[in-house]
Amino acid sequence: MAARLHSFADAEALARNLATDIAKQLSDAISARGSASMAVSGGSTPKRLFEDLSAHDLDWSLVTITLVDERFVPADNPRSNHLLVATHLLKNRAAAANFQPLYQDVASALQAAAIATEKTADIGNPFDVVILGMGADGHTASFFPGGNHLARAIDADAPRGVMTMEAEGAGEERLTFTFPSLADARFLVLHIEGDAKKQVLEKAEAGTDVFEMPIRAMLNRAPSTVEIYWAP
Ligand SMILES: O=C1O[C@H](COP(=O)(O)O)[C@@H](O)[C@H](O)[C@H]1O
Repeated sequence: MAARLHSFADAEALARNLATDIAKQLSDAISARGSASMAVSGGSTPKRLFEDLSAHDLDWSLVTITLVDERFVPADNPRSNHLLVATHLLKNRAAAANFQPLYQDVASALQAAAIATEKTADIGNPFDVVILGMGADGHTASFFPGGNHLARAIDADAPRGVMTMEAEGAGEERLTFTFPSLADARFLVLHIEGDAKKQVLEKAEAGTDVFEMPIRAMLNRAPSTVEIYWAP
């Protein structure tokens, strides 16, 4: 329904502040409900954030972490978001967190999506924290412009869970949570860095065509406020 911009002097300050804000959300969730859930993005942007967050002092054994989206590749593939999270987040104090991957060792992405949907059904109704990224093409999660299942994935009436996505700009076939699974998070963050991404954001905010820039679905019709964390 709304978006709010939080600007920081540099990527270090952004990571430090966002990690503190996320840790507080997770701690509050544990105090209120006994456990916490978080879905995080991959890509190049979140590494520093993950490192900072992993050192925060909270009861990580009560936190379940999953991915907003994933490539249909095993966890030892350098392009795997699971590998990124294992390397930069599931360490230090956060090594005690529970991790639920989206990739499954099965024959097709379609089968993997069905299994991941089942395995994540008990977490994230809604998620306590969702951290989205955004590509230069205006994709978020694996909601890619031209994606074969884009219309279904960003439909406000789509079921909660994981579905597959193929798109020219996506490389490997993808697994992605649907829009309704992510958009009602208690703390819904869009984490972007650099002037180029700021320009992409401004272009997205200036238009309405969600198929041209799927991030617009989040910015314009997520039930939760999109908290945009940006640094040059
Ligand atoms: O493909 C992906 O890219 C986006 C953005 O990545 P970045 O490298 O520009 O930070 C990411 O949000 C998404 O999870 C990932 O699968």
